[in-house]
Amino acid sequence: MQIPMIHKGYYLLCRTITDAYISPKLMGISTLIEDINDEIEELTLQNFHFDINKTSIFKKGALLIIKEPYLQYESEDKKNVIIRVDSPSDVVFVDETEHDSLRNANALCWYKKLSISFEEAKNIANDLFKKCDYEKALIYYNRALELEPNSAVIYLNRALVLIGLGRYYEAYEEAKKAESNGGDEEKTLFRLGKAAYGMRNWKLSLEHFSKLLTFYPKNAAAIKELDKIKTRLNEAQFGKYDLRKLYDEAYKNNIGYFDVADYVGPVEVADIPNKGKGLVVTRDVPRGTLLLVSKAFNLTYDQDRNNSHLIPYNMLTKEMDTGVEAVNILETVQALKRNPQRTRELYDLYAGDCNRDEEIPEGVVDVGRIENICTFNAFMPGNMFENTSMGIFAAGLWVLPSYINHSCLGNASRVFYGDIMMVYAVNDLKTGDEIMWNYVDLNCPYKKRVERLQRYRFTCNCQLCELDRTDPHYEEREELLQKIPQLKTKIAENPKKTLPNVISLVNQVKQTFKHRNKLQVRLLQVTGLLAGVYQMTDHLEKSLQVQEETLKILDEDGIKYQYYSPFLLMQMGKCYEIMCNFDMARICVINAFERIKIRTGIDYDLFKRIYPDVCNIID
Ligand SMILES: C[S@@+](CC[C@H](N)C(=O)[O-])C[C@H]1O[C@@H](n2cnc3c(N)ncnc32)[C@H](O)[C@@H]1O
Repeated sequence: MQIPMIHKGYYLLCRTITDAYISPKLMGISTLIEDINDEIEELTLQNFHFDINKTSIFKKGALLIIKEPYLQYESEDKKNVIIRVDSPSDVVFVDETEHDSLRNANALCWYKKLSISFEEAKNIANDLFKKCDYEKALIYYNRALELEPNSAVIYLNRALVLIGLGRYYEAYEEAKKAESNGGDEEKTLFRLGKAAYGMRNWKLSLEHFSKLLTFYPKNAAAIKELDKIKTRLNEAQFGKYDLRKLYDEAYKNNIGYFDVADYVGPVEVADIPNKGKGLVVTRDVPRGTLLLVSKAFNLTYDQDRNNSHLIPYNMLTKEMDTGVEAVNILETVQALKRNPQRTRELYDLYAGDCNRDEEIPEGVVDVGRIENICTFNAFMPGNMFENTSMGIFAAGLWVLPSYINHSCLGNASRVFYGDIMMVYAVNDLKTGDEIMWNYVDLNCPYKKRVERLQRYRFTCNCQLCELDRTDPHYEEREELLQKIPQLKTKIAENPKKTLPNVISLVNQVKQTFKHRNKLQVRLLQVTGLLAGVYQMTDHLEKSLQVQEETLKILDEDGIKYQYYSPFLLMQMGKCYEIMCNFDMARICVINAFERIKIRTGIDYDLFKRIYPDVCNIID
């Protein structure tokens, strides 16, 4: 038996005396346990929902080792105490047939002599595997291995089961053991290649499949795998992706997990004064350059989760998370539990007060730390091809993009295709420039931005924040903007009658910007409204005038390629078309395409596919 590192060395060996009760509300499991002295306690395991629910290893009679057990009062009256476990790596399942381990723990009374033969154990495991009960199959393969420790077949089968469980690093080790025990060469090489592919080590995977095909050139499955690897290597080396395919699949259902490689372009992690770490460019790059592509370490979609009653209290922010954010934390824990070899990569991310240089004992998955990491680094992906954040409700963790710091006036954009994030430069950048983007909505008033950034524990010092902070007309302006919701209701009732009020509001807001001709972002709130009312009341020319004005506000560095301007240009294109000014319509649409291309890297064919109506104007 192998017990991964124990924090301080205390552990409790116990046996479940009931079948586990699985509580979707608490994302946990509770059961009664007894120790070796027949003392009974209640045990709750938090964050165990996903893997355990699918398996039967928690049946009555299971032997467990609990590392660093601690007691917690179950209710306010402090009558009942429970043993509570928060991190899945703090529980180790013990096989009742492991004589030496149980003897060492003074628990030989729980030892059960193995009464099945190697063949029987192997056959049971194979049957379980066929039924996709991988966890349990693993237990029986372990039993078989105890009887025949050099059985290459069992190592090979274990590798297969582990691949099925997504535990790729362990699968690779198993396949290696099969190799050293003289396992079937074709199968061994295939499993080594598959496991390496799961580890996203494309070169290693290529090595195994190439070798396999040298000896067994007719292996059709290996030929397929080799093709896939070549595509991955091309993606990783040149950043070449089939965007059309990704777009079609990701936005069909607003959901998707994709088999593509990461791409690390001209970027590197660096120390940034007063910000911890950050991402900088390693050479001069023009706007529109693809900087990096990253597959989510984990991504949770709201529609995927089955825990509608979750209580998502965040211990760090002391606020309620959304359900999907809470499940993202738990799924990240589970993903790490499957491949603890990736712990370092994740623990290097900013986690508030946690020291990121801390030594991490192998195999330890610390839920508290992962909660911190997710709180500071998780993204809620959106559809960057629409002028709305509707449609996708998800939360996920992407490792390299997590190093990007905030600026309200960012110089990079992100595009999501399911669990794939692509990052583009939207300004020309010089070697060593820091890549930044906005953590909050640019349209938020200054004070709201400050409030939202408090979650991340810093104050933004970008040019917009400096201007807003010292702007003597800030309060007056925000007070005026408070009238918008009421005006919107009136517009819906009678646009014509409300038009003068909207014009008056625009003029008043403009007055508050009289002393400041830079970054008049908040003016967009009312110019957009006015353009809309002009359109509703058939004053197309005037609407266009206001839209031109709005575009000028957006044409400043730092906001030019923020998400709004291409949609404004498309809207203008449509207005010009109605007015039969096709030349201007064309210019607007081409301009919209140029801006979207810089932010997302799409070509005109894909642009046409996404915005067919707009493209009809110019084709
Ligand atoms: C997603 S992480 C970004 C990478 C992080 N700086 C690091 O060291 O790994 C978010 C954290 O970075 C820091 N940060 C981001 N933008 C910042 C800024 N403009 N000024 C100061 N700190 C910033 C804050 O500590 C924030 O909670």
